[in-house]
Amino acid sequence: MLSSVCNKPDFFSCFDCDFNSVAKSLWECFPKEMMIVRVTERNHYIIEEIKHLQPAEFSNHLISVGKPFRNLLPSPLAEELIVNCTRCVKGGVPVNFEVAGGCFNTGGNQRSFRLLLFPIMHQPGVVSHLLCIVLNSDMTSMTQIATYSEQEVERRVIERTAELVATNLHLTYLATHDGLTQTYNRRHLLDLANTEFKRAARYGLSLCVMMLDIDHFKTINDEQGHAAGDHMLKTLAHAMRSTVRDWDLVGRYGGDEFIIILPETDIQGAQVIAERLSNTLQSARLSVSIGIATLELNDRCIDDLINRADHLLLNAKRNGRNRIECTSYALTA
Ligand SMILES: Nc1nc2c(ncn2[C@@H]2O[C@H](COP(=O)(O)OP(=O)(O)OP(=O)(O)O)[C@@H](O)[C@H]2O)c(=O)[nH]1
Repeated sequence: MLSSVCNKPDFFSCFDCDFNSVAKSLWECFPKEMMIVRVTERNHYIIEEIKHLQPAEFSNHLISVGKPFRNLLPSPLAEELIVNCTRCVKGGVPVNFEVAGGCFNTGGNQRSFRLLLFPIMHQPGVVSHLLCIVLNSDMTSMTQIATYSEQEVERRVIERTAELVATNLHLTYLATHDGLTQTYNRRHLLDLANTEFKRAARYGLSLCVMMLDIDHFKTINDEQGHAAGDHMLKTLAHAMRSTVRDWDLVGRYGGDEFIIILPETDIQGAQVIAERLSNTLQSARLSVSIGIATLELNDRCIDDLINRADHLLLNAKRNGRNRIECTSYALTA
């Protein structure tokens, strides 16, 4: 086989690294004579693919797919070629060198040229193939390749960084949100709530904690099934988020119990929000009991407010459900 133009992605994609990506782009897009050379276990080099060759220069039985790469040049240039291949394999970096006054091993045509060897890795630090590009001796081609390679690496780095940022954001979201309702999960809610507590205590701001629980949720699950129950939890979450302000914190405390942290909100303001929420939910035929606690002078941490809100929620349940209970007095929804 004397001539072949092929794109073999498996050379390049077996291990995802920037060199492989650059080598792949060069192989696919660069209009140069190129070869892919396989590095064997004993550090022999075998031609595996040939692209854009000049048949006049290569058309001999020594240079073709499956033949040793060293056949490309006559001795002693062949030895120099192998030394440079080994440098590329060991260093894992591109190597370029001038074949001064050399000729391809066609038994004739003298031609000065440069060879650029580009490592292709199949795992970190292990070079399995070399991309060999034949360049005219002038530096224009080298500069083109260098510029192209730099731009390609830069493009890949930007692409990778964007991918990493997106993945990190997604992972952070998963780690901080409840999968069913997309509200904050308990741990993250408590972290944020603690920060709000410290801020309110430090600057003397008002702060309310609202705890709510769906009435007779077990019966809904038992009678209508868990899918209906799940749907109800999502409806509640949506209603909570659209009732409160953007900077209020909505989180799932566990099961059908939710907490809303209302920074810079006094007890009257919290009651108004609770009533609005209750009314919205009633139109969705959903009833909830709500307990609201407000920051007091002796409070030491957010748990003090949460415990009071929990206690008030229990009172709302005991007093008949579908109710809002606050620190000072009770409201019937
Ligand atoms: N569908 C669904 N059900 C859940 C989920 N998490 C917890 N539950 C159920 O929620 C119910 C919680 O019921 P409780 O709050 O203890 O009691 P209740 O029936 O709501 O009664 P009251 O709160 O006293 O009105 C249990 O049946 C749980 O199995 C969930 O993610 N999806």
